[in-house]
Amino acid sequence: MVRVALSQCIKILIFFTLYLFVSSVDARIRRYKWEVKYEYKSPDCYKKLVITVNGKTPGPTILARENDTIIVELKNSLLTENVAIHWHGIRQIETPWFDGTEGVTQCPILPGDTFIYEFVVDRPGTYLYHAHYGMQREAGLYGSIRVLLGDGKTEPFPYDHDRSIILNDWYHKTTFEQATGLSSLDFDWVGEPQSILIQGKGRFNCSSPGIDAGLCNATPSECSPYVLTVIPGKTYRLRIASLTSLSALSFEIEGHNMTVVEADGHYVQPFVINNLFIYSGETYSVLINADQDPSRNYWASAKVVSRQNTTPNGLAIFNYYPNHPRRYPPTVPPRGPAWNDTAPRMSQSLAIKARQGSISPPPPLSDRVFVFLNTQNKVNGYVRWSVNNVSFNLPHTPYLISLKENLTHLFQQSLPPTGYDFVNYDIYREQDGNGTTSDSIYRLDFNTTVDIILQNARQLLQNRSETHPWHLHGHDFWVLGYGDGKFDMFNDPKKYNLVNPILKNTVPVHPYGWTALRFRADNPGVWAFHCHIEAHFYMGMGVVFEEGIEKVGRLPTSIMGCGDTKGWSQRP
Ligand SMILES: O=C1O[C@H]([C@@H](O)CO)C(O)=C1O
Repeated sequence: MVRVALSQCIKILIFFTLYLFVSSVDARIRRYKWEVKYEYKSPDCYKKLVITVNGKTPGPTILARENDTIIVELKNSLLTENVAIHWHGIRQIETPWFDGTEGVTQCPILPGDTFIYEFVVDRPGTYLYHAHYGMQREAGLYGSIRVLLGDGKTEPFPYDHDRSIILNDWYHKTTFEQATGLSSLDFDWVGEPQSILIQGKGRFNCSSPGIDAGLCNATPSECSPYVLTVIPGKTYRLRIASLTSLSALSFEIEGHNMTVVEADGHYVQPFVINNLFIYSGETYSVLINADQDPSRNYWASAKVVSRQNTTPNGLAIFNYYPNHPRRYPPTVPPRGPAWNDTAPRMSQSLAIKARQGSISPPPPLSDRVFVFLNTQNKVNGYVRWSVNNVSFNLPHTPYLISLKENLTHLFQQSLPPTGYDFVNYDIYREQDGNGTTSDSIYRLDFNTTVDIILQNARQLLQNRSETHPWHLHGHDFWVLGYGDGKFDMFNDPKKYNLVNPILKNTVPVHPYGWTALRFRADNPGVWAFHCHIEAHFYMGMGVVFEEGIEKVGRLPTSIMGCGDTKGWSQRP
């Protein structure tokens, strides 16, 4: 009897060991050695200093399988500038200190220093990385993360080939000129971008008046359009991401429909579109059949929408093999939708639903509701962006460290407002615009469910309201609904989609509209939630959540060394 039980136990033990062995073989460690530095490049034909990773912008793509561990050894060779890199869409479960958000989860990486990021990519999907220090992202420090399904698993939609592109907007002024303008009493707005880049390539019109010809003489190979080569008859999964500093974009491929299948790492109930509206920080996968006349090439085009602009569309070549990849399509590039037509953008947002059976639906009720009024304000004469009239400032000591080490005097302890006077507030009225600044944060009870209603309004300096893409670190949220006008606390929650809402990490709030989200505060750490427009976050458009700080493991000393933690990076 005892012998039978013993042999049963041994069998279970052997099975379990084998299982552990197989699953650890499946998950791999992927090591990268990166050097970040300034170099002169001409992504849109105009020469400027850009930040490269191993000589490239966009930087190298991280290719991994779910549950792989990514180790990036990052050398800051920027000479006179700090850096930090955020792994956008990766939740950093059990590694909140490697989220890469300077001031929130780590001290900046000083010039000459090497910092090692190490985290697990626990889910398949399309993600990004980019600088999260000052307004540095827009200098070119960004790239793709593509996480494939584990071995032996198959996607719920067939395709022959997998490709990634990142869309970006491009300015010729430096980050420093822009930041100085935004922080001056004599406010100098960054304006509209000079070019749109598709996978790091664009074309600025060098014969525009006032352009220094010496800065605009790149070789044709340096400023030729990006080429996406396809084989006639094949189906392509195209992963499209946006890391624009400002612009909302509409992307299309002349003559080809696209079927949307993934958003921010989650399967979408497939739907067919002619053009994809995409906001900074979002990622999508679309399926494209190369089923058009194969004797020619086609234009891929990215157009700025939501803001009045004169930025030319970004163009790439959708090249049917074996046509010459540099042969321009014989047609005029598609013009794209009108910049100020908000209805199709709202309807595309509403069309994005979770694929059947792909995610668990949200809990039917939340424990807490925050209403976040988005306004442009003046604080002591300076133009800022605010949430409930409070404009966010980063502290000198990152929150994760001050909270974990009980140094709570290092930031304002009063809680930020959880709402505004939504009964009387008129979102269309001219704003009086006085606000305050604070570095206070929201403390969430661990494992509770939180609703956020983002409410847009008219901005201060112009008679309009613009789109803001909001990005949450450390989580995905269910997108419960979008609406026009002022959120109705009584009636709008009754219309929430609790059946198949998509999970995302970035979502737009449309002009004069609202967006409702729900998430579970179940990831111990300190997480930023902010507008992904580079200038807007810089001007204070963000908040920070803390949850389960007592459950956060021992912090690596490598994230320390700034503010009140000077010298701590040498701690044993
Ligand atoms: O922050 C901003 O400032 C300008 C404008 O409001 C003032 O020039 C603009 O369009 C922004 O998004």
